[in-house]
Amino acid sequence: MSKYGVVVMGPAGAGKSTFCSALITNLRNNRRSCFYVNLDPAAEDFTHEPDLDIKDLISLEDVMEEMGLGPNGGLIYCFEFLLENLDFLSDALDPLSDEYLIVIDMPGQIELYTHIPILPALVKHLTRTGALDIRLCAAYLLEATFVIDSAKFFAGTLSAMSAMIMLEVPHINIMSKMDLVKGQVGKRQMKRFLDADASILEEEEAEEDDGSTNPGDTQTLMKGKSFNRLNKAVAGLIDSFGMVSYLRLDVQDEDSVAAILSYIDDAIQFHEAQEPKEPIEEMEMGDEDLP
Ligand SMILES: Nc1nc2c(ncn2[C@@H]2O[C@H](COP(=O)(O)OP(=O)(O)OP(=O)(O)O)[C@@H](O)[C@H]2O)c(=O)[nH]1
Repeated sequence: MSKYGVVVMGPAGAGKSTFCSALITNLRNNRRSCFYVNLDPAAEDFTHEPDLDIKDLISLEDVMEEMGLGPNGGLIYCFEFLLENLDFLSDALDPLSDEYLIVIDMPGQIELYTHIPILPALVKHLTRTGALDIRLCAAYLLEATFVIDSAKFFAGTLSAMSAMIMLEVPHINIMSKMDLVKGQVGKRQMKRFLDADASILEEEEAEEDDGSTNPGDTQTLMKGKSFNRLNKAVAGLIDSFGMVSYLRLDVQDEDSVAAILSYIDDAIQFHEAQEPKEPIEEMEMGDEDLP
C-alpha cells in the first residue's frame, strides 16, 4: 500500500478549486486523512487553507514583476522553478503516512497538460517507485454549460484526452457545475454528452441536412459537408479511446462528490493491481524530460 493522490485539472474556471474543497470536506466528514496541495501560483482565496502552497516557493505576481513576463510565460517559469526545486514537494509529502489522499489543485492554463512536458515530469517525480511512490489519479473537469454544444464538447474532450496521454496515470473525466443545467431540454441535451459516442455528430449532420435544429446544440465540430470525414475521424478517435464518459458533479450534492471519490479510489486501486512496479533506475529523469 502506498500514499495516493488526485491531480485536479481542467480549463480556467471549470471549478477545480471548488471541487477540491468539496472533496476535502467529504474526506474530513468521513474521518479520512487528506493533504491539500495548491499548485496554482496565482490562486488567492481558499475555502480550506492548503497544507502546501506553491506560493510559499514562488508566486506568479513576483515572477511577472521581476522577470517582466506575462501571466502564461510567468506560469511556465513558476513550474520550471518547481521542477528545479522538487524537494519543496518531497519534504512535505514524504513524511505522510499511507492513508493520506493528496489532493493537488492545478492551474487552469491547459497548455500545462497538453503540449509541454512540465506536468509529465512532475507526475513522474510524484509516482516514482522508491521515491515518493504516490499512486496518482488524474481528474479532468469540464464545465457542463460550456460543453453543451458538440463543437465545444469535442474540443474539451480532446484536451482531456491529451492530458490523459501525456500523464499516463488513471484518468477520470468530470462534468462540473451540473446544477447550472436547467430544465428538461437542458437535462436531455446533457445526457447525450455524459456518455457520448461518435453518433452525436452523425445525428447533427442529419439534422443539418433536413434543416431541423436542436435548441442550444446546433454546431458540428466543423461546419460544412467537406468536413464530414474529418468530424467523423475525430469523433471515432475519441470513441476508440473510450474517453467520452463523464461523471457528473454538482458540488452542492454530497452524493455526487462521494460517487466521484469512490471512482478515484477504484481507479487508483485498479491501476495498482494492473501495473507492475517500475524500478527506480528506469524512471530517472534525464535532461530531455525537462522543459
Ligand atoms: N453553480 C456552480 N458554480 C460553481 C461550481 N463549481 C465552481 N463554481 C463557480 O465557478 C467559479 C470558478 O470556480 P473555481 O473553483 O475557482 O474554478 P477553477 O477551475 O479552480 O478556476 P481557475 O483556478 O481560475 O482555473 C467560481 O465562481 C465558483 O463559485 C458548481 O458546481 N456550481
